[in-house]
Order: sequence, then structure tokens, then C-alpha cells
Amino acid sequence: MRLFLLTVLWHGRQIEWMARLDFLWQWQAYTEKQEMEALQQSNRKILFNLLPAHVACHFLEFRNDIDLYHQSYEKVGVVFASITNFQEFYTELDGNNQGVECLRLLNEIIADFDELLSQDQFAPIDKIKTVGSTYMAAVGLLPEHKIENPNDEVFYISTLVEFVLAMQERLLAINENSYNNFMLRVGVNVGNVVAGVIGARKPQYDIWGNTVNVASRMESTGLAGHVQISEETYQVLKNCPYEMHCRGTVNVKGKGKMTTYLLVGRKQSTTMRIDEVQPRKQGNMNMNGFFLQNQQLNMSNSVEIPQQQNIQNFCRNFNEQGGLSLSNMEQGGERDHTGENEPLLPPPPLPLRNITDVELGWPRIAKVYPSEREKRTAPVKRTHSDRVTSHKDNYVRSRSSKHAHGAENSRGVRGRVGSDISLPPKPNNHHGKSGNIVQSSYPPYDGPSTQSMSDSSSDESSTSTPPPLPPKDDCRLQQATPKLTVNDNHVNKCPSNSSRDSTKTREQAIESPMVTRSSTKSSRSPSGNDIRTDDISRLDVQSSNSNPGDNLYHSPHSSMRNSKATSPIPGSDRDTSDRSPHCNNAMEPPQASDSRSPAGANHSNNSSTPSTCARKDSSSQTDKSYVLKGGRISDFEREIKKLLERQRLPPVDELASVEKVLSVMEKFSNNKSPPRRSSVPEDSRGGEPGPCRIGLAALQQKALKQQEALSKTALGFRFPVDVSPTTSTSNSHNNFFEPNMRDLRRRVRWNEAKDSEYENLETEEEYGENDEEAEIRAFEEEEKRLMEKTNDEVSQSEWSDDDDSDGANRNNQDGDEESTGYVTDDPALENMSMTNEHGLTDAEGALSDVNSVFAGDDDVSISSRASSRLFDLGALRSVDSLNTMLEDSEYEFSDTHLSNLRSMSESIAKSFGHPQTSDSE
Ligand SMILES: Nc1ncnc2c1ncn2[C@@H]1O[C@H](COP(=O)(O)OP(=O)(O)OP(=O)(O)O)[C@@H](O)[C@H]1O
Repeated sequence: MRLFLLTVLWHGRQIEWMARLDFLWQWQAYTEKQEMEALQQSNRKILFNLLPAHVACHFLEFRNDIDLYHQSYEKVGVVFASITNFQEFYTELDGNNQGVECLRLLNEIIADFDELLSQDQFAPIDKIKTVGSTYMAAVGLLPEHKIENPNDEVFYISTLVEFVLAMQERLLAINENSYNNFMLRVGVNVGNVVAGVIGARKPQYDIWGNTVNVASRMESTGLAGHVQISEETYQVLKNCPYEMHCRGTVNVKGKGKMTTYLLVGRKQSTTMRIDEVQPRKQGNMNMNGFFLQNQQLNMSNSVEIPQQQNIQNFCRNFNEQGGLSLSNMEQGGERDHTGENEPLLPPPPLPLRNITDVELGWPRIAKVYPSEREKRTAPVKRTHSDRVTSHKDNYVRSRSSKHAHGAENSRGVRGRVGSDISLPPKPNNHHGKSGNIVQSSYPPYDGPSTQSMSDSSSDESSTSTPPPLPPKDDCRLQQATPKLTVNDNHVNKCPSNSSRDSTKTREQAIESPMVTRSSTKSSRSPSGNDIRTDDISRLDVQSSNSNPGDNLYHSPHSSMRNSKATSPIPGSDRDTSDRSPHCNNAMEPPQASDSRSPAGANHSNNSSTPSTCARKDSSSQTDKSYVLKGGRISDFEREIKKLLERQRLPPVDELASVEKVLSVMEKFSNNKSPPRRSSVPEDSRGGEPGPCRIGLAALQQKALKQQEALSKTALGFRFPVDVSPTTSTSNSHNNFFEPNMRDLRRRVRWNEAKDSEYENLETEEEYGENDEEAEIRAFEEEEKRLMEKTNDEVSQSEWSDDDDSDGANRNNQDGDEESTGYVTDDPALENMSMTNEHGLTDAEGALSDVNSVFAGDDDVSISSRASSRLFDLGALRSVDSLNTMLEDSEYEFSDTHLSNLRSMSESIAKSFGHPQTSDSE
């Protein structure tokens, strides 16, 4: 009994042990099977990734078949797409991990292209490989998407083109996110190929043949950003809604000259609504049905890896039924990709190849294809974006957030195919411009504003098209218009006014910042604005009686006061005549107008010692003045002093005559002015010479004398007497001013550099007399400079034709001469100083001479006034302001005189050179 019990116990233990062992074996077998299946799945994935499904099935079925797998195709579309400038982008540096970062970006680009293939519409396309940055794909290789008739050919080749355009869009999106400018150069060809798999290890599926070679040549000989197609491809696509242009003959290596075409993009008219497609349906086949069929096919075919299906059954079905079909896919359980709500429309299971050209209405096929949004209603499928790194995902997400073609929507967004189909394709402007990728990658030119242009063009006073200057120049360009209008009399007090009131500034006319600031119509004093008969008469009388040198150093202070005073103080001029120029230049501290003593006393004080001037720099106005003059007053003053001493100036009275000034002016102008003879006598207007013409006559006589002596002229230096009222026409104005427009524009540009200097003076109400005082100093400074220049010329005893060149040489020789910032491309003007950094321009000074003549101060003669620029700043006017003044005045100034005055001013402005200022000296 005891033995029996032991036996039973031992047997039970044996059974338990066997059971346990069996369990372990079974568990081990199970786990190993699971692992094997997982590995098998993985291998299948890899295989189906490496090879097309049908080729993979071939190798899975005939594992031991080592023969070459090959298959010939009659029609295949081949595309080569190369990122042309990736080589420039790729660099192996430490900063980019020896080029890894560059490759990372390339990988993302290629992955994006691959991702396109996961879209249903591009299911017929088979990626072949990538060679560097060249993407190679083909259509018509898959058994279910063979091109067997012309209709298929159009359809599939167009699909290939759509894929190319989608690639371009993707690349454009990548460029926008990566701040690159990658461009795609694409070549497409159609023809027969041989496909096969090469290699026992790492087998590679490839296609060969002349078609492939030509496609590659289309790419290599193509243009960046364009799609070059062969003649054969064009014949296929010629009825498709693509914009194609014949490029001509391209010399292809090994092929000779080939006619190629550039496929620019889709035609805009291809944006077709679904209701436009409906009439194209025939029988029970309509576009919706066609589309649905393709949807189903594509969705099925897109699942290249039959993971849930026995591979042998899959391959058997595949081979028996001639490839993937809808039924195959349905049997294979791939229908779940369509979703339960998908097939709302009756699915017409007609084969695609039965669709005729008319049925397809191909030109619409590409657009009838679901838009990107519709495509994303496709079955959920892991795309490349799911497999790439998180960086890639972030990149794609960020890009998708900016573009409608984001990658997120392609995942997990399931929709009703029928409803999607029934909806018209989403208008895709991006597609519409896809052919212009290059163009669209650049921002549109933002030209000048319409307002600005219209304003400029509408200004009838403009006689020449202004160059594309900044808008700020507009108002200044207008000032150069020869036609004097009432609006021209508005004064551009300072550039800042331009920004404040653009409308007004366009009407502003300035000759120079200095002149115009003092020639405000509204602020002009009556004495300054109106030329009275008695004033002119006194001018004329004084021109013949007064000593021209008396007022050489007449301070503008006194001039200003004299102009305002009913009775001038001649003594003041003499008091200031021997004054040191230091006190007369722009650095002289201004004094409050209300606190000024009478002119003579004041100037006596000022002229006492130069140090007196310096001691008066305590006022805020003085500080402002210093700022205005760039803080270089002392240098300029010192230089003038040196120059005067060095050149041993002749007596100032000799230089102060109007003849000298005119000769200087004419001499400068003669170098550039065309010969102009004054054929009109002073009294050409008939009747008695008006008081105003008395002043002019004085100038004319002087000028005529010089003109007769000098045969050379340039630039149309014209004296007031030059044109009679009867011969004065607008043409004469234009003829004269047109050559000067460029100079004036240059001058305007230069004046812009001084804008900031005048901003503080723009408000006359705020600064009041300070502006005038600053101008007074500026004119005094200019006076000295002009005197210095005159002395230089006088020291040569005779004017020579190469004055300008001499002046230019002098300027050039002074290496320490400061740049004025004036830039010109005109060699003749290169060395011609238009402005003085510290003060007025020469032209302004000369213009002030003319103004002084018209201002007609009683206490000074014309000659002295002209030479020493003793003029009232209140009376200092631009030609435009003179025009207004004359229009309002009782005197009948002809337009001719005005134009001549203006011409003279312009000529002077063009003729005088820079002052030679030097820090080193
Ligand atoms: N299967 C292919 N994959 C990639 N490129 C190909 C393929 N077949 C041809 N090409 C490319 O097509 C181009 C034309 O080839 P082809 O045989 O006509 O001239 P080739 O003398 O070989 O070209 P190359 O002088 O550029 O080497 C070649 O640059 C080649 O790289």
C-alpha cells in the first residue's frame, strides 16, 4: 500500500513536470513565432519599401530565384527632379556637424517628396531612387497602373506632372521655413523602359533605357525652377491644361538636338468646379465615379504592404489577377481605409482604361483630383512624417501651420469621399502660381506709392520725369520745375515740413534751404516782398553813385534791419565794412531781434573784435546755430582767415563790384553754357523801362559786356535781357531748365542730408527771428567764401576756360577736404561744390545777389549789394517767391525775366564749387 502511494505520487510529479515542460515549450514556440512574425513583417516592410509591391511579391514567392528580374514597359513616364543649388548649400563644417545638418535638411526634403507619394492621387507614381539631391520617379510601372492606351497615358503623365508641381510647392514651403532658396529643376520624358532589380544584397529596383536617359537629360539641361519636357511628353500633354512653352532645340549629349518644352504650370482656367465636370460624364461613368474609383484604387494601392494578409495569398491574387485591384484590396481587408461613410456615391467599377479622353476631360482630371484637403480624407496611414525625427515633425507641423498643405491634416482626418467629391475643388492659388515658383519666391516690388506717383505726375509744373527718389524728394523735385506757378511760392521751410504736409510740400518750391526758409510768402514783410518803384529807383541811383566797396562786409543783420526800417542807415554799412569777417559768418551768435540795438551800433559792437562774437554764444539760438553749422564754424573761419592771408586779397572794394561778381558768375557759367547772345535790348518791352528793369538792366549791361568778351558759353546762362517777352515761351523755359534738372535733383538729394539741420528751424512761429539770424550768418559765411573764390580767380588775372578744371584740381589736391556728401556721377560736377557745409551754396549766394537787386534797399547800391550780398533776408527770395511777388506787385515782370532770373540762379548753382575746408589746415 505504501509502495502504491509512492508510485502514484511519483507519477503525478512526472505528469506535472511534463506539463510544465510542455507549457514552457509552447510558450517558447509562441514567443519565437511572434518574434518571427514580427521579423517577417519587418522584412516585408523593408522589402516592399525597397521594391515595388509586385516585385517584392515576386521575390517573396520565388525566394531562391536568382535570375534577373526584369520587365519591359511600353509607356512609362520618367521624372528627374534635382535640387539645383543644394550643392552650394552643402558644406562640411564643424558648425553643421560636418555637413550632417545639411543632409538632415536634404532628408527632410526628400521625405516630404516621399510623403507626397503617400497621397492617393500620386499612388500610380513609383519612386525609383534618389541620386544625391535628385529625385527619380516614374509612373506606369505598377501593374495596376500600366499605361496601355493613350487615355491612360494622358492621365498618368498628367499625374506625374501634378506630382512635380506638388514637389515644387513643397520645396517652396521648405524654403519659406528654412530660409533657403532651393530650386527644383525637373525633366520629364515618356517612353519605353526596362525595369528590373539589380543585386543579391541590397537589391535595387531601377529602370533603364533611352527614355530614362532622355529624362535625365531633360533635367540636366533644364532650367532651375522649371519643368523641361521632351517632345514626346509634350505630345501627350498638349491637350492638358498646362502652360507649356517651346524652349527650342536643346543639344543633348548623345542625342543631338532635341526640341524641348518648358512646362510653366497649370493654366489658370483649370480651376474647374465639379458642376463643370459633370457634363463630361458618359453613360454611367462620371467624373465623380471616376474619381471615386480612383480614390478607392489609390487608397487600396497605397497600402503596399499587405500586413494582415497572407503574403502568399496576396502575391497569388496579385499575380493571378494581374496586380492590385479593387476586389483584391477589398478581400485583403483594406477597405477599412475608406471608412464607413466613404462610398456614398455608387462606385462604378469600370476600369480606368475604359475612360475615353472625352470622358476624362483630362484637363480637369488633375483638378478634379481631391485637393490637398480632400486628399487628407484618405485612409489613416503612417506617412514619412510619422517616422522621421521629432524635429522633422515639429518642422512639418510648423510648416503646416503656415500653409494650407500641412502634413497634419493628412493624418487621421477622415471624411466622406462622396461629399468631398461633390464639393468643388478648393481654389488653390498656390497651385495657380506653381509654375512661377521662382517668381513667387520673391516679394513683389513695392514701388512708389500710387499717391506719390500720381501726385508727381499730376503736377503740371513737372517738366521731366523724376528719378525714383525717395518720396521726400518729390517736393524738392518740384521746385526745379521751370514753370513758375503760384503754388511755387509756397516755401519749403525745411524738409521736415515735407513729412508733415505732403500735399503742401509737393507744391513747395525751393531754391535752397536757406533761401526758401527766408522767402515764406506768408512771413515776408511787405517791405521785403514788394518791390516798390521808389525802392527800385533808389537802387538804380545808388548803383551809380555809391562806392561798391563800402558795403563789402555789410552784415546781413543790418541788411535785415534796413529792409524793415523805413529809412536805412547808410552809416551802418560803412561801420561794418572793415569788420573782420569772423563776426560776419554764420558762427556769429545771433541776437534777439527785440533786443537789438540800432544797426550801426550793433554792428559796431559786433565788429569790434572777433572775440566779441565768441562771447555772444551763450544764447540758445547760438547753440542752435552751432548745431546747424555742424559745429565746424571755427575751422571754417580759421581756414577763411588763412586763405585770405595767404592769397593777399586785393582791396575789397575792387572785388565788391557787381562787375566782378557778374564776371565770376558768368565765367563759371560760360564754361558750360551754350552761347547766348542778348538780342533784346533793355527796352524791348517797349515803353519806358520799368523800375524793376532798371535793376535788371544794370545786371544785363554788366553781363553783356562779359558775354561779348567771352565766346564760350555753357549751360544756357541767361540774363534777364536775353529773352524778350514776345519770344518768351514755355519752351524756352523748358529748354533751359531741362539740362539743369539733374543738377537740381542732385542738389535736392544733397540738401536732404541737411534736413536734420533745419528741422529745428522749421517752425517760424517758434523761432521767429532766430531763423533769420541763422540765415544771416549763413549768408555772411557764403559771402566770405565767394569773396575768397573771387580773389582766387582774380589772382589769376584772367579767367581761363579751365576754371572748372582748375577748381576741380584744387579740390582734388586738397586731400583733407571734407566730403560734403554730395555725390554725382557727372565728372563735370564731381568737383563742383554745390553747397558749403557750413553755410550757403554758391548758387544761393548768387541768387541772393539777384534778390538783393530786386529787394532794393535804399542804403546800398546795386553793385555793392550784389558784391557783398547786402540784402535783407526778409527780402531774400527764391525765384519762385519773386515770381509770386511780381505777380502780386504793381510791376509787370514778364515770365521771361523770371525765367531768366531763375536760369541765372540755376547756372550759378551749377557752376560754383565747394569751399575748401580742411580740418588739418
Ligand atoms: N537608371 C538610371 N538612374 C539614374 N540615372 C540614369 C539612369 N539611366 C540613365 N541615367 C542618367 O541619364 C544620363 C544619360 O545617360 P546616357 O547613357 O545617355 O549617357 P552617359 O554617357 O551614360 O551619361 P554621362 O555622360 O552623364 O555619364 C546619365 O547622366 C545617367 O546618369
